[in-house]
Amino acid sequence: MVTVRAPATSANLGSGFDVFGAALSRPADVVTVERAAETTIEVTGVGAQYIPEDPEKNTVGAVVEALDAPARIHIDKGVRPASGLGSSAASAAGAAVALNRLYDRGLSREELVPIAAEGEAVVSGVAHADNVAPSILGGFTVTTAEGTHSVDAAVPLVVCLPDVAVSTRDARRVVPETASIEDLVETVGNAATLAVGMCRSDPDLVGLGMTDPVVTPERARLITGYDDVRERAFDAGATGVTVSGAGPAVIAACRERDRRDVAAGMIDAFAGAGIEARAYQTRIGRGSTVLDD
Ligand SMILES: Nc1ncnc2c1ncn2[C@@H]1O[C@H](COP(=O)(O)OP(=O)(O)O)[C@@H](O)[C@H]1O
Ligand SMILES: N[C@@H](CCOP(=O)(O)O)C(=O)O
Repeated sequence: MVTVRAPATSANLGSGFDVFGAALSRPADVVTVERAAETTIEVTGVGAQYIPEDPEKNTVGAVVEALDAPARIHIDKGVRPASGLGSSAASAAGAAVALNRLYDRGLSREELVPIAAEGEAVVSGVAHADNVAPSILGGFTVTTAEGTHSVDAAVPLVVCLPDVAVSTRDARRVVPETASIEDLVETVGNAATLAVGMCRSDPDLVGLGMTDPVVTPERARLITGYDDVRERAFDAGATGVTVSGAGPAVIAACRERDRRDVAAGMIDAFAGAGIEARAYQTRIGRGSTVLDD
């Protein structure tokens, strides 16, 4: 039996659509696997009632297939589904790390990234790896067709999750198909600024680099109260605010001393829009961790 804790993640970080990701220190899924002749999946925890246990429909089913590793699998969800916090990815990442160990497949963490990403294709239609990469490797990650680069970064974050669901599949439908050269230049500049900020653990540069003129404005329209939440976070000292993944969670970078106020401001702004929300005062954290084997 192998048990793995796989963290929530925030993808895109504004300027890095389908490329950037960050592991969050909390929340997390816990995935336990045991060898079995046939694969079965049991799901408990946050939002378990919305998650299919059929291996054809659960993200971990695709990982079992790719590793040819049938198992009895238990997923204890800490990451709410349809959150923008890489819920579907956390289970797939945890399963990839756990099954690789259970069956001694000998794959490196980097090699497990595209395998876990197959699970994302099951739910969103696209095998985007920007959530599974940080959930497996930890830190801030840059994932392209060539592979993943990761750096450890110490950046305080607040992630505010409203009590509404946005599916990644739906939110990918509003992504513009083209962008102007001006928007491209701005996005490249912001993405590079954010990457430098991560390498220096500098919340000012990270926040500055979160601005994105192409995808985020379209996604923000799907989140009631987004503009007020963003404004209140900045008023409380946030250095940057954007949609987390496909939403509805909203992520803010800040200094440690401002984290509580940023969290309170964001919750309050959602409440003003009539929406209950909870905030995780978090930071960039480690990747999947083997708890037991
Ligand atoms: N192991 C899993 N964990 C979470 N969601 C899953 C899992 N397997 C399948 N799903 C489905 O994936 C969808 C949530 O994924 P997605 O829309 O990408 O949101 P998130 O941003 O939270 O990952 C839901 O429809 C859910 O039922
Ligand atoms: N790059 C993807 C990331 C989706 O993240 P999720 O946490 O909402 O699943 C996208 O923006 O579609």
